Amino acid sequence: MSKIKTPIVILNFKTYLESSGSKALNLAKALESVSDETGISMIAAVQTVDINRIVEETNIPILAQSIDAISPGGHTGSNLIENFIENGISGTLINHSENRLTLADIDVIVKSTNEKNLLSVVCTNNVSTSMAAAVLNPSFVAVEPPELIGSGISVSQAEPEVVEGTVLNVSNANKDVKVLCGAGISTGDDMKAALDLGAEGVLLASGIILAENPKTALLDLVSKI
Ligand SMILES: O=C[C@H](O)COP(=O)(O)O
Repeated sequence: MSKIKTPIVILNFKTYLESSGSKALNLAKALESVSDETGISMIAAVQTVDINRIVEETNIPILAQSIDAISPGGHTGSNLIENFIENGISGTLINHSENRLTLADIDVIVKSTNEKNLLSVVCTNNVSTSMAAAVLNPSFVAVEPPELIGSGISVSQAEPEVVEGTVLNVSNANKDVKVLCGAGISTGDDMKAALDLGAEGVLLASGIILAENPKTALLDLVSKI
């Protein structure tokens, strides 16, 4: 699945208790339900151990939260991309702020996802790193100022110049790469602001995962598209 209809919402389940194990499945079903009701693409980036069950029990695209830059063989504690594929992933996050990689490893993983027709979402922290990531030819660059992650302060409203600058410079660097933004996004106004700035979707976590009713929060998120 190298193409997907935008705008998109990618919910990163991270390692919150509220988005782990059986609760991860419930959250993925809420995403599936909102996607079915609204027609907006909803994607879940789930913990490795939850992938297989969620793939089996929902029909939304599932991403790994990270993939190791390894080939088959002796690598204890790592996860092989071929095994993720057998378990049904549609793609992966790469270089999230909470799991940074070297540039060389990002390159290896993006090449591998492109060869295998998977979605690749390379996370970046500012305009410059977004341009550098775009040259590697991922499906998406997701710009997220780390200081706003989990803050409840939306990048699209508090630092619009980061989103706008990323959209412009990524387009100049590689017109095939789409831009997402993330950090502090939770409301319909936050998502609308992101799209108005030229982003093709959002990458978010705490605003939905920790909401009293995640499905209601998801419906609000897409209410102004
Ligand atoms: O992957 C998601 C981002 O790190 C944003 O997290 P957040 O929505 O909790 O700020």
